[in-house]
Amino acid sequence: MGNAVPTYNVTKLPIVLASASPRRLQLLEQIGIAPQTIIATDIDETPLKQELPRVYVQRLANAKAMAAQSNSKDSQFILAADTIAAAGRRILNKTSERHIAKKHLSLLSGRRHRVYTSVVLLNTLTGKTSSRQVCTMVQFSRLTEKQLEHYLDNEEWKDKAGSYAIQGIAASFIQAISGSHSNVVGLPLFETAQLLRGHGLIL
Ligand SMILES: Cc1cn([C@H]2C[C@H](O)[C@@H](COP(=O)(O)OP(=O)(O)OP(=O)(O)O)O2)c(=O)[nH]c1=O
Repeated sequence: MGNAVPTYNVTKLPIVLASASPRRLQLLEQIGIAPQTIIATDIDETPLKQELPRVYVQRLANAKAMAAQSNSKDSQFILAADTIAAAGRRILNKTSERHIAKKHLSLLSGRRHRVYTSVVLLNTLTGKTSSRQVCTMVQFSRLTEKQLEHYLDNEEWKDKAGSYAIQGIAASFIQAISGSHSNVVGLPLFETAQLLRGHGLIL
């Protein structure tokens, strides 16, 4: 049997991707582009007191773009993003601790929540940023204790906003989404492409 997976041409763009997330790189590849350079940033991700989810996610995406600036001498543009899950005003950030992940998933069980991603494109020559924020509504089915523990035994929840991965096993718990799917995985592809189009970087 032949290989049914099509191969795409991937174009390298003169941009820095300020993200260590393999998901973001794969998502860019899906739309046929690759960054010139990848820079992992290390910023303080502690929310401010009473900070609203959509304000927090924007602040972090901006901070990631700024943090990559000093190492990005060869590229004019820096692309950065941040993704969070929010249950009401509560921010459910990524964690590697099982007991926190369990709290997150218990909170999401049988409810709707929002996933926000902010994407920022920084022009290092002008110092100007363009950005988009996208919100997707995600409806979880009610999880039994057994389902929850079984899900946590698998490690896909680690370092994912909300402690689940829609692109993985957790898809079996997601009844519906309203809005962009790629936004939940870490980079809203339509809006990211629009940002790049706005600067003449892609068609
Ligand atoms: C909700 C959800 C999040 N995620 C991921 C997207 C993001 O990579 C991650 C949220 O953490 P982020 O801080 O946005 O990104 P990151 O730590 O992976 O990478 P970097 O800070 O270097 O840019 O959660 C999924 O992969 N699937 C999902 O269903």
